[in-house]
Amino acid sequence: MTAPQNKSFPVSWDQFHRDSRALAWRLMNEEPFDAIVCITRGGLVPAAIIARELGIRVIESVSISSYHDYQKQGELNVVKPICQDIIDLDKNGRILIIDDLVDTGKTGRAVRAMLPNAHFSTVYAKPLARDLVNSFVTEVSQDTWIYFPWDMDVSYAPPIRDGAQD
Ligand SMILES: O=P(O)(O)OC[C@H]1O[C@H](OP(=O)(O)OP(=O)(O)O)[C@H](O)[C@@H]1O
Ligand code: HPA
Ligand SMILES: [Mg+2]
Repeated sequence: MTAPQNKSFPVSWDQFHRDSRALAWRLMNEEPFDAIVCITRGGLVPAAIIARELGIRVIESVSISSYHDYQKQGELNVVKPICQDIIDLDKNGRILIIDDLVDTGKTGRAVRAMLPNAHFSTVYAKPLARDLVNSFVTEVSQDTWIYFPWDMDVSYAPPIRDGAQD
């Protein structure tokens, strides 16, 4: 059980694209990679951007879900495992694992165990799992919830004097 995530960090599509590109710049120092393994679904968007910037065309997915009820984490569910061809490639240490963020680190630790030699990158990281990743762009506090653009819609915000939340 982690602290309640009562601060918010909304991310627009523009910002997410910029941050993913910033991660690609960092990864230029770690190249070359033979393949990306993206942790779906959240890793799909940054993986597409990074694959384009680094010219990587082999993209595998591992589908893991554990947040079944908005901010509540439950049991970790490996919906789709990594194919054996890609696991075999890991011995060369040139696999890049991509996800949108690490929070408690539960998801990342499971994938790390599947690909122990891979370089693991996320766009965002929280303190509990920062040391699990080899590179990331922005750290937010553990009590912050990151709102990704694909999870959001435009809605009316009441004026502050009428009791708007920050
Ligand atoms: O570090 P953790 O506490 O494990 O949390 C991070 C994981 O949680 C989210 O995935 P989610 O389980 O919501 O599935 P999704 O990517 O399919 O939306 C996010 O995309 C990360 O993969
Ligand atoms: O802060 C978060 N935002 C979105 N999805 C998440 N999954 C775990 N933590 C988060
Ligand atoms: Mg995910």
